Amino acid sequence: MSLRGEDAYDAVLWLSFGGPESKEDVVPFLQNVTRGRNIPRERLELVAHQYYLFDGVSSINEQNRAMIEAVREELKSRDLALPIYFGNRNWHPYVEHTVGQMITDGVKKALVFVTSAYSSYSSCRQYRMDIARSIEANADTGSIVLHKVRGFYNHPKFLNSLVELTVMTFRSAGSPRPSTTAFVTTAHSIPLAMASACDYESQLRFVNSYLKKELEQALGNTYRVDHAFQSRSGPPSQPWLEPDVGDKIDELASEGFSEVVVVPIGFISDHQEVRYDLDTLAKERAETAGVNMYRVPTASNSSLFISMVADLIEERLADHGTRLAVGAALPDFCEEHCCLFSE
Ligand SMILES: CC1=C(CCC(=O)O)c2cc3nc(cc4[nH]c(cc5[nH]c(cc1n2)c(C)c5CCC(=O)O)c(CCC(=O)O)c4C)C(CCC(=O)O)=C3C
Ligand SMILES: [Fe+2]
Repeated sequence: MSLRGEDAYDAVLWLSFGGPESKEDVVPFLQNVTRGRNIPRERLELVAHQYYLFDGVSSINEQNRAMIEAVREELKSRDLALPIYFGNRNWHPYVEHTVGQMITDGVKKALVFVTSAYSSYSSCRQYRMDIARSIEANADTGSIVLHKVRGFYNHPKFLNSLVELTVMTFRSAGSPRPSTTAFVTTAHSIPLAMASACDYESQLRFVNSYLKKELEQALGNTYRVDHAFQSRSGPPSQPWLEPDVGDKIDELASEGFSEVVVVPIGFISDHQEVRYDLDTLAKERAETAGVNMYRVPTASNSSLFISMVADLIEERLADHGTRLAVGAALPDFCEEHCCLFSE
């Protein structure tokens, strides 16, 4: 008999970050994100302004809905027609409301797909806390068992979706010369204090090296493939992971690179932090430095990604031990102190 609960999973909860969907949403959304955090007021005003440039609408919710639809179809084609619910940490539909609905609908035990590939407080532990908080908030309504699926940064379909999309972008840029072309993978920066308590940075380095190896294989040349961070938000006095993508672009320009292919490996969809921080800010830095910048679409733009999500669900439903991974798969259940962080 299994300690984890004997019953089959009867639904999936798609758990994400959330984003504003109107001008009026922006400030309350940012208050939700930064509650209890040491983020300077000027930084929040700047970020609010960035959302206003898009009329206060982040595309993250719409992209999640599209991914859910695609995964639903994929599960159906595998004869695994589980209902998929959608909940967010920071905006509607709030995860605690969704979990309440699941309980009302009679769901007893569900798998949770979290829209982050890597291990860190923000991308792993905080989502597990969201799950625990949601169960507690609905204790009066009833009980439910929720199990998060493993982090998937080294799932071959995630890795190969990045390779496929990067090769496509490189070719549509006219396959520029190896001697003047550099690739830069990017991910959200986090405070060093947070980074020291998890494997976030080493996981990103792993994806960067995998991409370099496979790109060189696919393109038949060696390339400069660096890693950089983006979207830093703490006070300047607080150390965060570096280098910043803008500084990296300057550095590459000064070394004579005229084409830079930016690969967002840290996000799974083309939401605000991709469309603004890369397509607007980093692009401006590239123009100033005299560099042509090409931005690769995020992983969910490949059908391999949707197939991977279905695999992650299917591997937990089936009673066999297959866990596809390059190297060791992350465990199904995080250990107690995984990604722990306190300021
Ligand atoms: C690791 C990581 C991911 C990747 C994992 C994942 O996907 O979950 C991620 C995703 C995202 N971050 C997002 C937006 C924001 N993140 C902020 C602030 C912060 N992020 C952090 C880390 C991460 N963030 C951290 C350490 C902070 C400092 C405050 C804190 O410790 O919590 C702030 C506050 C203002 C500011 O930017 O300073 C905003 C608005 C959006 C939504 C975009 C949209 O609207 O489309 C998404 C997907
Ligand atoms: Fe963030």
